[in-house]
Amino acid sequence: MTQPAKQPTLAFIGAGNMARAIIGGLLKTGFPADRIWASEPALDRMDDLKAQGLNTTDDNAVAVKNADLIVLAVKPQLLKEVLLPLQSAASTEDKLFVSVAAGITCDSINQWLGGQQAIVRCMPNTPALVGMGASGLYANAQVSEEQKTQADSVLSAVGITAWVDEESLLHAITAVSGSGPAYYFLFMESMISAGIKQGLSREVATQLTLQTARGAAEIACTNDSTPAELCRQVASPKGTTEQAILSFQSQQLDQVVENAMAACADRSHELAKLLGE
Ligand SMILES: NC(=O)c1ccc[n+]([C@@H]2O[C@H](COP(=O)([O-])OP(=O)(O)OC[C@H]3O[C@@H](n4cnc5c(N)ncnc54)[C@H](OP(=O)(O)O)[C@@H]3O)[C@@H](O)[C@H]2O)c1
Ligand code: PRO
Repeated sequence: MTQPAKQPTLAFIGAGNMARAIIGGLLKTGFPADRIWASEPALDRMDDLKAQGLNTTDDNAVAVKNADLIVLAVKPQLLKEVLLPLQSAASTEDKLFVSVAAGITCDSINQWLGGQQAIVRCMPNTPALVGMGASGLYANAQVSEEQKTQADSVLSAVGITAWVDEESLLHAITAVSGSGPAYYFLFMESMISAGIKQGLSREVATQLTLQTARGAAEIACTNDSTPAELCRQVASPKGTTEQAILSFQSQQLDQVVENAMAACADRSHELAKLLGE
């Protein structure tokens, strides 16, 4: 996508893990800190952000009033109570709301904001912190092309973006990339523990596991071969890897992963239903 004509002023409502990952990534790209507002109830928890030049406030309405693009980064369970008092601040100008809250639909957000707001739903992930995020995005009918470009430029500053035309696909995106980093961290932990059981020190098992994950991801991203082909290149016939792969397959790794991702997407649907009224 092209760059927006004007760099927007951003507000993050909620300055927790996900907001900080995006803010950190943006600052690394040179995005001006003084064009970012961060808002949450505990002002002192944002001292570090203030020290980096961000505007901080404990009044969400102040942050919304000052911004063109507002990132809603509170827990889904809190979104309704956070948005209801923001109706008048939201309605004053053409503002774009970018919600990263899992599950909650554009219709629910519009109901709580009391209007027909331009809303982008985004499912980012925490590797945004190191510029390697992967975000799925959906825009409702009120979002202009300029606003879509603005949202894309914020998220693409911290990784790749993929837009979908159907809002319901965000459930699947949550299962793949939103929650995905956790699956890899879990697998790393398992490999470290197994390495320790085979006699390695925690330090060595950790170093080798992490560098292997980094190297494997790098090859998979830069090579034309599919992950399945790359796997075959490691697994020599009648060699060592083959035995590990056979063990995974005998325990139906594909099915294990499919079940886990289905549970993740189901929870996303459930959050939309439970919290969307
Ligand atoms: N973490 C991820 O990997 C990830 C990935 C994709 C999407 N998301 C989505 O991102 C959102 C935030 O998740 P998170 O992991 O960043 O959670 P988090 O770390 O708990 O961040 C939420 C922040 O909102 C603050 N907050 C609470 N009440 C508030 C209010 N009334 N006004 C403004 N801020 C308030 C919280 O402060 P207190 O701690 O004081 O309550 C906290 O700092 C969720 O909707 C989640 O679905 C997360
Ligand atoms: N973290 C959030 C959750 O676990 C949303 C995707 C990643 O609910």
